[in-house]
This record gives sequence, structure tokens and C-alpha cells, in this order.
Amino acid sequence: MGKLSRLGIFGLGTMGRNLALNFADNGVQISVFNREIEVVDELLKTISDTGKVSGFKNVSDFVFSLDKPRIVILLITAGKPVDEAIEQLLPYLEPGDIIVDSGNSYYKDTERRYEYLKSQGLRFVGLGISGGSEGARKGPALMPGGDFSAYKDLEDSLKLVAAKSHYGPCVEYMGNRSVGHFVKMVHNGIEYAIIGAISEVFYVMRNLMRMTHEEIADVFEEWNKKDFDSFLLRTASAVLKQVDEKTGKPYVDVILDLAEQKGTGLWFTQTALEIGVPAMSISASVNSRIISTYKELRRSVAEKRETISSSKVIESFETLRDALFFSSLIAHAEGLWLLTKASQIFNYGTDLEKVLKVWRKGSILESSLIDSILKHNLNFSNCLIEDGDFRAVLEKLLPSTMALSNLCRGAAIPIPVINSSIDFYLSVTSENLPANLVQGIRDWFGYHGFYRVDQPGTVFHFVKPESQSD
Ligand SMILES: NC(=O)C1=CN([C@@H]2O[C@H](COP(=O)(O)OP(=O)(O)OC[C@H]3O[C@@H](n4cnc5c(N)ncnc54)[C@H](OP(=O)(O)O)[C@@H]3O)[C@@H](O)[C@H]2O)C=CC1
Ligand SMILES: O=C(CO)[C@H](O)[C@H](O)COP(=O)(O)O
Repeated sequence: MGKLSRLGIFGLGTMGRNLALNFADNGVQISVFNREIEVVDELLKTISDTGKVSGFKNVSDFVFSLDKPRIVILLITAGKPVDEAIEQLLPYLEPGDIIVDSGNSYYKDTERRYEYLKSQGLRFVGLGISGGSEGARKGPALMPGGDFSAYKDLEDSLKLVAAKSHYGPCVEYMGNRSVGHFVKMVHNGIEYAIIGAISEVFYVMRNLMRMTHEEIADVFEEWNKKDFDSFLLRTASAVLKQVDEKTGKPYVDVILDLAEQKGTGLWFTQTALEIGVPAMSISASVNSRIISTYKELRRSVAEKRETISSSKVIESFETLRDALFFSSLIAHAEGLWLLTKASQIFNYGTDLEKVLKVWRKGSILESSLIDSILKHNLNFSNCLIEDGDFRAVLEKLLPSTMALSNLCRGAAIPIPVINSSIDFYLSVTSENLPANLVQGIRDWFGYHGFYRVDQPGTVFHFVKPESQSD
């Protein structure tokens, strides 16, 4: 047998292939395997110096090519494939070996797999990875959680391939059991809201301001240079500049307006509802994607709706920039709230500062906004909005955001993510909400009970006069 590899990558799709090349470039000896075996040869053909990469066409040879303790990184489609791959690996692994799941797995699956593999004497790490294909190739942000000793065995290799920010390598141990995938799910929830808000700003620029794609891309680039540097703004600008060769049209006009999702945004929203965190703008971004899938319905009813013309105009791009800034900050506040509450409930011990520093570079959330968030007090009990300085930043941006919202209402332009971020902020910062009437109505029809302001611990009911009984 030749030289043993430091680790193995199982799954050579978009992410696995690029991460494998990244490890090899950084001098880590690796083995690779893929279910469809031709893919292994395809990868090997693209590498001029194959000294660092060994390809295998069956699982046993792949596993036996690894140095002990063996480390196998799965980068495959989340869900059942991960369970299937684990079962294929188990016969060849030994106690103390390590399986790392780096796909976008649901944290409850990770929790289950962690316990299962522990019962088999194996160590399991749920490794959130962010940065898309380019990140995997040049330096991703990495969110490992699970068995700490396994993380320590992996740490040096992960630090070599991770992105490097001014805080250091973008990899930190996130905590025990399933937290790595929980943090990645939160990352993706925030990602959904920011992509949604950028797309809504684009929609306003196109439909209300009648700007061209090229002009919009230039404005995004300008904000990116001057105001806040962000991977998603840079990406939006690059996408808007693409021209379809076939039609000569801006590519975005050729792309069907039907937004798909693979699961993480939905899980974020479900989890937020389950544990009681009001992530309104992130939920709105998931709902926006869902509404978009009803293309035929939208087409058929849109024909019947009268167009509302608005004479009002947006006076400056700053209004739009502020609204995007506001929504992006709210998305982070909602995500960090979920992380904080989950950490309390699941005993994760999450350190928000570490999480934000990992996201600072290489991730889809890479942005200078993270530096400004890090300046605020992260030791809140629920939400970042508890910090007065953070509220002061939001208060400055709020008038523009509301102006944009009002204008869009007037022109019948839906901007649900931006609107929900306003509603989230206004609700969280309102001492009094109409929940008193909600309670009153619930009690009137269902004898559900309510608390009085002067006796908060005691449940009261209406005493209905006979004449008003149902
Ligand atoms: N693309 C992205 O930007 C990011 C993706 N991720 C996550 O990383 C994981 C991989 O994503 P990506 O590389 O984009 O996906 P791809 O669709 O490009 O690749 C999927 C990989 O999974 C393998 N696979 C699928 N089903 C099985 C199975 N039943 N048994 C064994 N192998 C299987 C495929 O093998 P085969 O070739 O044989 O079909 C292929 O290697 C996913 O969980 C994804 O959510 C995380 C961050 C970013
Ligand atoms: O994890 C990612 C980025 O961080 C993946 O690109 C993921 O696929 C994005 O989610 P979705 O496909 O649901 O938009």
C-alpha cells in the first residue's frame, strides 16, 4: 500500500470536488470517492499534479487508504443519502475513527447520527460549510460541531483550507452535538432574508425607477465599495451584468421568477416557530420563495388586476441603500436570536462572537456589516435589539426604510422581506401590542384565560352576562 491519506472526501459534486482541490493545494494528502465512479476519474483528469490526491472506486479501498484515526468527510446531498453513506462506511471503520458530515443536514438528523455513531464507537462532526463552490475551492467559512476530540484531530487541516479574515482562520469549534449544522441553518436563514431584500431593492429599481440592469449593478457596486462591502451585493451585481447570448437580453430577464429552496430556510422557519423566536423577515423570505413558485396562478390573476400607477418617486438611492442595510441588520438580529434561544434550550454553549467571526470571510454572509455588529454588546438575553447602540443605528435607518415601504405600498409593489423587517423592529420595540385583544377574544369564545396587568400571575376569565352568552 502506498502513502496513507490524512483524510478522505466522499462525494465529488460541486462542493466535494472543490474542497478536495483546496485540501490538495494546501498540501493535505487526500483520498476521494464518489458514488458514480466515473466522477472520480473526471476529477483526477483535471489535476496536473495528482501526488496529493488518490481516487478510489469502492468504499473499502477508499477507507483503507486513510491514516488512523480515519477521517471521512461526507459532502453529499442531505437526508437519506447521508444515512446510506454512513451504513456503507461502517463495516470498514474502527472505534475512534471520525465521520464528518459537511452537507446541509437538518440539525435533528445530526443529533440522531451523533448518538448512533457514538453507540458504534465512532466520533461524529457536523460541519457547516459556507461559501458556495468558490468558497470551497479558495477558502470557505467552516462551522464544526460535535465530538470535540474529533474536531481537534481535524483542526489543523480545516485551518489550512478555511478562509482567512482579519480575525484569523474562519473556522471555530461551535460546540457539542448538532450545533455546527444548527449554526449553518441560521446562516442560511439570514442568507435567505438578505438575498430577498437585495432582490426587492432590484425590483423597485426596475419597476418604479425604470433603471436598467447595468445601472442597478453599478449602484450595487458603488454601495459595495463605499457603504458596506458584502459578498451577496457583489454577487447580485455580477448576476445583473450577465447577458444571455441567445436573446441578447439581460440574463435576469431570461431566468424564470420561481425561487427554489433545498430545505435550510424552511427548517430555520420551522425551528423558529417551534422554539418561539419571531424571525419575521426570514420567514417572509421563505414565504416569498413559496409564492414565487405559483407562477401560473400569478400569471392568470395578474392579468385581471388593475395596475396602480404612482406619481411618487424615490428621491435618492440612499433610501434604498438604508432599507437594505436595515433589513440586513434585522436578518442578523433574528438569526442570532434563534441561535441564542436554541443555545439555552439545547445547551449548545454557542459563542456569538465566534460565529460572527467565522462568517466574516469566505461565507455567503461575508460582509463588513459583521464588523459593525461585533462592536455591539452580544451578551443580550434575547435579541441584539436590547443593545441601545444597535437600536440607535436602526433608528437612523428606519425613516428611509419606512419611506420606501410607503412608496411601494402606494405603487402596489410587494417588498415582503423589507416590510417584515420593519414590522419585526416596530413590534419588538413596542411596549404595548394588541395581544390584549387577542387574549380577550380567545377567552370569550374558548374560555382560554388571560392575565390582568395588575395581577400578572393569575389566570382570569370573562364572566359573560347571560344576555351575551353564545
Ligand atoms: N452548492 C453549494 O453552494 C453548497 C452546498 N452545500 C451542501 O453540500 C452538500 C453537497 O452539495 P453539492 O456539492 O452542491 O451537491 P451536488 O448535487 O453537486 O453533489 C451531490 C453529491 O452527493 C452525492 N450523492 C447523492 N446521493 C447520494 C447517495 N445516495 N449516496 C452517495 N452519494 C450521493 C452525489 O453523487 P453522484 O455523483 O453519484 O450523484 C454527488 O457527489 C449538500 O448537502 C449541500 O446542501 C453546502 C454549502 C454550499
Ligand atoms: O448552503 C448554501 C449556501 O450557504 C447552499 O448554496 C444552499 O443550497 C443554499 O440554500 P438554497 O438552495 O435553499 O437556496
